Amino acid sequence: MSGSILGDIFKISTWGESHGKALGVVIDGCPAGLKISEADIQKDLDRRKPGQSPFATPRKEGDEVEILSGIFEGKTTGTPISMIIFNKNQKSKDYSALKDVYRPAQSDYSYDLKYGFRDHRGSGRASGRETAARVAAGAIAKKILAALELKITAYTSSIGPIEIDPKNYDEDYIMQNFLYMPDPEALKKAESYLRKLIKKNNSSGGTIECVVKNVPEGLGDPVFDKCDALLARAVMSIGAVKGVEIGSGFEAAEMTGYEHNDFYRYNENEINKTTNNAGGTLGGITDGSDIFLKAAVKPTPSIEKTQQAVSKSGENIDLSIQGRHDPVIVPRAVVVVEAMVALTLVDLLLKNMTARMEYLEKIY
Ligand SMILES: Cc1cc2nc3c(=O)[nH]c(=O)nc-3n(C[C@H](O)[C@H](O)[C@H](O)COP(=O)(O)O)c2cc1C
Ligand SMILES: C=C(O[C@@H]1CC(C(=O)O)=C[C@@H](OP(=O)(O)O)[C@H]1O)C(=O)O
Repeated sequence: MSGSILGDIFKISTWGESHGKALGVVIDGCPAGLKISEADIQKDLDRRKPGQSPFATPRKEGDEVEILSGIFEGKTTGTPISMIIFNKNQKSKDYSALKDVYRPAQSDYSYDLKYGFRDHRGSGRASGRETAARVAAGAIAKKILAALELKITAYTSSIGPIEIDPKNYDEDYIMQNFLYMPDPEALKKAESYLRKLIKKNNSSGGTIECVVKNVPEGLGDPVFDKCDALLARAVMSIGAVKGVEIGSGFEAAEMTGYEHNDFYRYNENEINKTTNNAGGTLGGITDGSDIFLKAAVKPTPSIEKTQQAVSKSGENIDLSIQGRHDPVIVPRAVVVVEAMVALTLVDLLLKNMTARMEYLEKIY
């Protein structure tokens, strides 16, 4: 009922609220014998944690992960892995004014409609803070994928109207700036755009792109659990993501068949494609090409700029939201997109073991 579970074999269940005591994740179905340390997981959590950039919420959380179970002497044991992150800087009193108010574009109103009651401290369960648990699980999924030489790279591809120029793409630059943008020129413009918006107590949206290299063939089912459908579901489940494209995405609608089709060529007895408009999957199944995915992220709903809102008791109010909020969610969600893609692919990989007799024969 609470809808907190993802995956069929490599299953994750996240728990916790933004202002509760702690949040965390339980992973069931991780194979035994994977070498993993808290440092491997912390590396990704540090990319997401709040309070480290002029373009992020000032809430100060170390987001230090503790492994409670499922890992012994540096290796997974094949039993449920449980990880916890304690909340340390909630300052919940600062949010008491929002108790009886419905913030536009936040989850307050729909939660009350569904449950009749909600944890109003911060954004409770709907807070972007829940994504810390996803990132911790994603770091383990990435470790499995890295052993198979899969590489997942996400980055900020636009902030508001400022887009990166593919000609300037520099992968090494992604980790060197607060916005995780791979284009130094676009970065300068995006920073100036954000500074102006912050002065006006407003927020920005943007897009995230994600590329997966060395993808094994055969992941995904022909219908329903198609690789593209599962990736879209996983990424769309991140708070504030409003759209997901695979490959040419919405541009495909404006192309002709001749423009859009990825042509085949034999090259030294291997089938190659001249383009990758499909974005790595055909008929729901990966064909060994890179997976290319793009997510649209809405602007942060909680802004200080005065908006039209309503109170629970039926008044129209002018609302200026206080508290600590991200002026832009995009850079904080980059590593979350990587995590959701990794979790989806690991689950598909494990499921794929049963797709053909030969795969089973390889194991036994
Ligand atoms: C990493 C991250 C950080 C976020 N930070 C904020 C924030 O500071 N303030 C806010 O109002 N919403 C923030 N959000 C967005 C809310 O979680 C989101 O608006 C809410 O879950 C409802 O979104 P939905 O309608 O797209 O599901 C953040 C989301 C993510 C993923
Ligand atoms: C603390 C984090 O970001 C938070 C995401 C968030 C929201 O509404 O999504 C609202 C703010 O927190 P609070 O729940 O205290 O209002 C942000 O500071 C985090 O992501 O770790």
